[in-house]
Amino acid sequence: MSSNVTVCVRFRPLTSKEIAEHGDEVCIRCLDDKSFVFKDERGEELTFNFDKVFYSESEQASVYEFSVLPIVRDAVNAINGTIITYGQTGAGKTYTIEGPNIKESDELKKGLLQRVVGELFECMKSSDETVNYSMKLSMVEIYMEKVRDLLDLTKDNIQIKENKVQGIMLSGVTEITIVDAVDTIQWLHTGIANRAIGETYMNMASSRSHSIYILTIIQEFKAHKRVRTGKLVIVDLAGSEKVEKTGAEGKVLEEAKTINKSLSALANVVNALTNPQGKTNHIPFRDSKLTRILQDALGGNSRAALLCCCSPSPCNAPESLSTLRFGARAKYIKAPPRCNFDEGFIQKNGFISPAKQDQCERVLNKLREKLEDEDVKLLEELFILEGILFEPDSIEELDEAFEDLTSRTISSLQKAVEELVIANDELKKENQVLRAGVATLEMLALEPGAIESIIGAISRTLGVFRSMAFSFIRKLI
Ligand SMILES: Nc1ncnc2c1ncn2[C@@H]1O[C@H](COP(=O)(O)OP(=O)(O)OP(=O)(O)O)[C@@H](O)[C@H]1O
Repeated sequence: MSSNVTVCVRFRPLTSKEIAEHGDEVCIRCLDDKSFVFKDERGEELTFNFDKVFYSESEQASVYEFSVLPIVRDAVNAINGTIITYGQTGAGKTYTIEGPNIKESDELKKGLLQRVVGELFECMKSSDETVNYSMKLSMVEIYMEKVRDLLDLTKDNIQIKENKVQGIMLSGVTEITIVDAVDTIQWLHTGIANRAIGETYMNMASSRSHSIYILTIIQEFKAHKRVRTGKLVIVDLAGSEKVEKTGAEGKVLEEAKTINKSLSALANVVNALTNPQGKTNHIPFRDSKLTRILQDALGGNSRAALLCCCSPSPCNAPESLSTLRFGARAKYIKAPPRCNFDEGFIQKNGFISPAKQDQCERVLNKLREKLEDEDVKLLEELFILEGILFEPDSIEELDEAFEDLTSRTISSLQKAVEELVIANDELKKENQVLRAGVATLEMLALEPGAIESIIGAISRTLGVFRSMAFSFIRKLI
């Protein structure tokens, strides 16, 4: 099975500071567009291979077309996609995602985000008339292990939830319905302006938080009222440099330590996923907010591209080497992406809307108020028996498992209802055909045996209907 993570490396041009220190010396020697030789601090040469290497002169458009465009096209077909930029502070992560600024429209300079938004609206415009598309935008940042809503700063501690239908979700996050590219860029601009910015010795404007942009593409098929969604998650990680090198103190030191903790959690997840014993291994997604949010992307419910951003200068060789090693490891993550709701489809009204989520939340809150310790224990046992929860050690974990069970039940009931609706439609059609047959026979002289064959067809149809009804009732029970 090939990897579901496309790993690319991008070397930015040398900065004037780097040129002042080392002239135009670089620590890489290009072999081709997939491999290069890297010279480490001690002068040792190491060869690296990736899906694609973008050298200093590479254009924003080429990075986008190779690593992001296929994922965007899949997202329009309800296959989730994730794009992550990784690298030390100042390595070009934000430049790659946003360009010099999010409002940049110059074809050469504009970032991945502007291109993604343009492509999504183009796809929607050119889609056929059988589908209604709509799109939503959310933006959050993870700062000091808290998820903050960048489109509503009053929501400064968004909880991460998981349900079997929609996967990892940010509970109560602001979702703006976006109508065109200009509107979307304006919202992105608002969100970006809200990012927590810290100052460090390494870079006077370095971002100390992980930024996450979420675009949800909703497809509604007019004929059957089917709904499919594709989620595109774009992650601009905070700098991955070592704390000592930043010269940070006080609050900035604390920020740097938290960033390092979440990035090591990410490295641990990648290591666990690429461990040869893979299957039996515990994957520590819950060790940080970052890994929890990326659980779908790395755990298989998504196509993903990892862009490892590096400086080509020898003065940043240790940090670049660490980034390259991370990328080299991620290349071995193997898990096929899935299409959302492609098999059993979900009626529009059955789709779990925010209103329904709220309803679920209210029911859960009531349960929490009313449950006695004994009931909690019983529920725990039930969840263990169901194989949902193994060692429940917190009420949150229990809540999550309960929600999980609720959503599984809802989706199996939805599936049963869908099957019944299909059966009903088919029976209606058959009924029409039979009625037409009877009418024709009444008009013509009746052939011997015709009535018997009509009765036979009716009783066969009734038999099919009865067995479908039984299977539906069994599912309800
Ligand atoms: N491919 C590139 N072409 C031209 N300039 C670039 C390129 N990549 C980065 N730069 C410039 O290098 C500087 C640092 O880049 P950027 O801010 O994107 O780094 P970063 O990795 O996002 O850092 P941080 O982690 O601090 O956010 C910026 O001035 C940016 O304009």
